Amino acid sequence: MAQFLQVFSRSISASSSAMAQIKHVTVIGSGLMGSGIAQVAAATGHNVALVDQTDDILGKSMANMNKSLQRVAKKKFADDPKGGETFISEIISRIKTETDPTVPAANTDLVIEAIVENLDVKQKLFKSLDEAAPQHTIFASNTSSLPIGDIAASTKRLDRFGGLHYFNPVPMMKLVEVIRTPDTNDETFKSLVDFGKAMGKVTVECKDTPGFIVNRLLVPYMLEAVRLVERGDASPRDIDTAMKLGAGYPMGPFELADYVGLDTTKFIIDGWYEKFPENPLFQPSPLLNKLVSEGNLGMKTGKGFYSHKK
Ligand SMILES: CC(=O)CC(=O)SCCNC(=O)CCNC(=O)[C@H](O)C(C)(C)COP(=O)(O)OP(=O)(O)OC[C@H]1O[C@@H](n2cnc3c(N)ncnc32)[C@H](O)[C@@H]1OP(=O)(O)O
Ligand SMILES: NC(=O)C1=CN([C@@H]2O[C@H](COP(=O)(O)OP(=O)(O)OC[C@H]3O[C@@H](n4cnc5c(N)ncnc54)[C@H](O)[C@@H]3O)[C@@H](O)[C@H]2O)C=CC1
Repeated sequence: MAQFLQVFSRSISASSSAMAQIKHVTVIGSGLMGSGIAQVAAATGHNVALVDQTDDILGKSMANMNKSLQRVAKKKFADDPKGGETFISEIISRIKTETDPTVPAANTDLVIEAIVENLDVKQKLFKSLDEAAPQHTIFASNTSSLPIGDIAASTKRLDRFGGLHYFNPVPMMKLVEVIRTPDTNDETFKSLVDFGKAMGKVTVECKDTPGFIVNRLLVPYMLEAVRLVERGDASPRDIDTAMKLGAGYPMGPFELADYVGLDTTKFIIDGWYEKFPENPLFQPSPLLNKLVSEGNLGMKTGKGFYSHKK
């Protein structure tokens, strides 16, 4: 009986605290996306632990956040530079860095994972976090293309696992896709939606399908642009100009691919091709593969389809 009561009270406290407001957030991976997510979470009043593999990477990430915040402050505090400095330092002071993800996970309401787009690596990470995090902690992945259900399968908290898919650059892009698997419970889903809104984003809901909404449309579009070039039909520059001036896109597909990262774009398409080899939209691209094999990953390395000043 005592054991039953213990389990019963644990399950009540798990579900009621899952509904509690999310205050402490652990963001794992401090690259392009993780740094943006951490920055906006801190800017909206959350306490953030930011995790990456080394202090050196974390130092660069903090410097990038600082640069991004300078851009925000320059507008928000145009006539009050001192106010702008305080604004930045208050946000930065809410972010703590860490190289061992299990340390902050032991005391956090939400984990958002934004590490490399690789299922095995993500599963390994979540398996260790599942042992370290309290019952009430919700897990979310920012994966671009992997099934949330496959990542969640490495844990015993399938009901408290969902997707929070942000867009690059996170401080500017207003959307977050909230993904529920068949196992995600209603409380978790609501907490994730509420958290997205608390970060100032507009949320949309999507089932756990390849690419969710945006990437299912955007990634095949980018790959079709690369195939136009591979066939010799048009140049990257002309395709970008055409899509910006003819379709009103803020960036053309090659500018966007360089911005997203050619490695990430390749991880996405390779994963889909492996699962759905018959889909013509998911075929690999020799040109994309060549650039990635040469280490030309876009803006992050200074060269992709275009050369970029670093
Ligand atoms: C792969 C996935 O899983 C999902 C994805 O993310 S797919 C990619 C989704 N993202 C996109 O499609 C991005 C498309 N591009 C854009 O929307 C715009 O080009 C952009 C917002 C990135 C930049 O805008 P731009 O007009 O081309 O350039 P720029 O003038 O430098 O910036 C515009 C404003 O944004 C601000 N800004 C841009 N990046 C910023 C950042 N990282 N932090 C803070 N502010 C930023 C600038 O300060 C500038 O502000 P003001 O106009 O108020 O002065
Ligand atoms: N680049 C983009 O536009 C978008 C990417 N995503 C997704 O977000 C995730 C991250 O992408 P990016 O930020 O672009 O990648 P990135 O390459 O810029 O950053 C990934 C970071 O994760 C760190 N990392 C790798 N393994 C780790 C581990 N085991 N523990 C801790 N840190 C680890 C790396 O050191 C690196 O700093 C991927 O799943 C990607 O598909 C989602 C939306 C947009």
